[in-house]
Formats: sequence, structure tokens, C-alpha cells
Amino acid sequence: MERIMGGGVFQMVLASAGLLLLYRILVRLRPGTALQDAVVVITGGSSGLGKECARVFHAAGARLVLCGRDAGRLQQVIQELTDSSTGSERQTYTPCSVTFDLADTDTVDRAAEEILKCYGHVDVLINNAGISYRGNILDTNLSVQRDVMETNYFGPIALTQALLPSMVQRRSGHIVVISSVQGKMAIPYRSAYAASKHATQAYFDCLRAEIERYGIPVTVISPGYIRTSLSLNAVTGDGSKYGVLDKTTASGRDPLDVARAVLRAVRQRSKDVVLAGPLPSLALYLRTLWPALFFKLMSSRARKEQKPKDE
Ligand SMILES: NC(=O)C1=CN([C@@H]2O[C@H](COP(=O)(O)OP(=O)(O)OC[C@H]3O[C@@H](n4cnc5c(N)ncnc54)[C@H](OP(=O)(O)O)[C@@H]3O)[C@@H](O)[C@H]2O)C=CC1
Ligand SMILES: CCCCCCCCCCCCCCCC(=O)OCC(=O)COP(=O)(O)O
Repeated sequence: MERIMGGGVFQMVLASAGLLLLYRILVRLRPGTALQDAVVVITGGSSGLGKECARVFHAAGARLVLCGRDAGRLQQVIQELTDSSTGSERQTYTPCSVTFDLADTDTVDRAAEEILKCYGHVDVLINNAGISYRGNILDTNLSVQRDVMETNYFGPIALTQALLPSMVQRRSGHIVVISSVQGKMAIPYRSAYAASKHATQAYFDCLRAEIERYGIPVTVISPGYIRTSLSLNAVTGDGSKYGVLDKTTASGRDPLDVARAVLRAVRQRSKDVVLAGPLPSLALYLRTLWPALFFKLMSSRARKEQKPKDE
């Protein structure tokens, strides 16, 4: 009897896994939202993942508004995109650019007005810009914790809130945010970064529920390591630049590959997407299902990685 029951449970688990797989394949095959002529705003469009997002959304026929702090770098990306589209069968558009510093939230309202002036409305806002941090909490100035929060959390939410009323009025739009697996689990010596990404996850989860009634989806994307300049541009505990291309970043996923996954998530109007390899994915399960073991692993990682000054 027990053997029959055991066999039944096994078959049920197998059938459920099969159904889940089938569902995921069908979701992937759905044609999804068309992006031809859609107005897509990308923050941090000057480099890394943002630049690759610009490439794939431009190729899909979107009308882009690229944002960053450096007008020259944005112009360079625009030139590259324009050069690459000669001979394209699809109608493509020369992107607009808007220059502003996300860490200076007072300027975000002005930037949102400028963004809206480009094409009159926004179909997709991709909050991608961000900075990382390396440091021991004991040696980190509070001002650094605040600065990372300004760029990674307050800047993106200020821009979202400035653009949202026009989306609500049109009952149309899509908000996307690039978080990190560190928005779902905290790893040692990344306090400011992990905290800003946890806050991001929470805010956009609330937003999703609140604006669903207007037909505006919210997509949170949580990648693992991507091969970009993120670690080079990271700040340290005293506010200076870290300036090292970490091995983990250098051997991370190709940003173009991640950008294609972002495009897919926008087309499918996905709610929450984790783009991580087996180890971070396993760590995420442990954080939820066996937190005590996860915390032990993190303590041992912290001990191995750095010794506090007083030891
Ligand atoms: N690389 C990785 O391993 C991972 C990255 N991510 C996330 O991906 C996103 C993109 O980072 P990535 O491409 O890797 O890194 P990059 O350093 O290559 O790009 C960061 C972008 O953000 C912009 N930016 C930084 N600070 C500001 C600011 N104060 N105001 C306006 N723009 C700013 C930069 O533009 P400029 O300097 O020209 O202003 C740049 O275009 C980030 O949110 C990051 O947290 C998530 C998981 C893993
Ligand atoms: C019983 C077996 C247990 C195995 C569990 C393994 C636990 C290992 C922990 C793995 C941690 C992965 C961290 C991944 C971090 C990451 O991908 O971050 C992405 C970023 O945002 C990168 O930013 P950073 O500034 O940190 O480079």
C-alpha cells in the first residue's frame, strides 16, 4: 500500500513539474507586447547593461530616451546605434538623451519633464542606473550608506513617481527596475548596495499591487553577476572609488544576453525575474527555506574575506 502511495506521490510530483515546464515554455512562446514605436526610457544608458538594453530595444524599433550623467557618453551610444541601424529592415529611430544625476533628487522632476517632452509620453521606464559598494560596515561613513541609497533607491523612485501620473492618465505604461539577487539576499561587505536593492524590491512590489488596476505592469529583474564596469565604479567605505574589476564581475554573464532577457520580460510583462546561475539560485532557496544555514554560510564568508582592523 505504502509503495503504491509512494509511487502515486512521485507521479504527481513528476506531472506537476512537467506541467510547470510546459507552462513556462508556453509563456516564453507568447508573442507578447510589440515594441515597434514604443517610447522606452533607459537610465544608465551610457554603459554596461543599460547600453546593451539600448541596443536591443533600438533594434526592436523602440523610440529611446537614454539617461545618464555624461552627455558625451550618451551621444557616443546614440552614434553607435545610429550607425548600426543602416540597412535595417525595421523602422528605427535616433534616440533622445536627457542628462541628470539620479543622486540629486531635486533635479529629477525637471528631468522627467524633459523626458516627457521627447515624445509626449512614456511607454516603458527601465530604471537601470546604479552603483555598487565594497566595505566593512565598521569602516563605512554613514554618508556613503546614504549616497548609495540616493542613486540606487531614491533616484529611481523619484523618477518613477514623476513619470507615473502621465501613465495613469493614459491607463498605459510599464515600469521596470533592474535590482540584483542582492535585493533578495544580503551578502557581507555589500551593506549599502544590498540594502538599496532590498528597498528597491519592496517599493516596486508595493507599486505593482497599487497600479495593477490602471493596467500598468511592474517588472523587477534580479540578475547575478554581469560583465560590466559595476565593480570598477563601486564606492568604498570612505567614499573613494574601488576601481577594481572583480573576477566575479569579469566572469559574469554577457550584458547583451541579460539585455535580451530584459526585452523578453518587458514583452511578456513578467512580474519578477531572477537571472542567476545555480549557486546564487541555491543561496536564494536557502535564504528562504533554511535561513539558519544561509546565515552560517554568510558568517563564514565574511570571516574568510576580511579581518576587521582590531583583530
Ligand atoms: N554588473 C553586475 O554584476 C550587476 C549589475 N546589476 C545592476 O545593473 C544595473 C546597471 O549596472 P551595470 O551596467 O552593471 O554597471 P555600469 O557601471 O556599467 O553602469 C551603471 C550606469 O549607471 C549610471 N549611473 C551611475 N550613477 C548614476 C547617477 N548618480 N545618476 C545617473 N546615472 C548614474 C552610469 O552612467 P554615468 O556614469 O554615465 O552617469 C552607467 O550608465 C545597476 O542597477 C546594477 O546594480 C545587478 C546585478 C549584477
Ligand atoms: C549546501 C550547499 C550550500 C551552497 C550555498 C552557496 C552559498 C554561496 C553564496 C553565493 C552568493 C552569491 C552572491 C551573488 C551576488 C551577485 O550575483 O550579485 C550581483 C550583483 O549585484 C553584483 O554586484 P557586486 O557589487 O556585488 O559585484
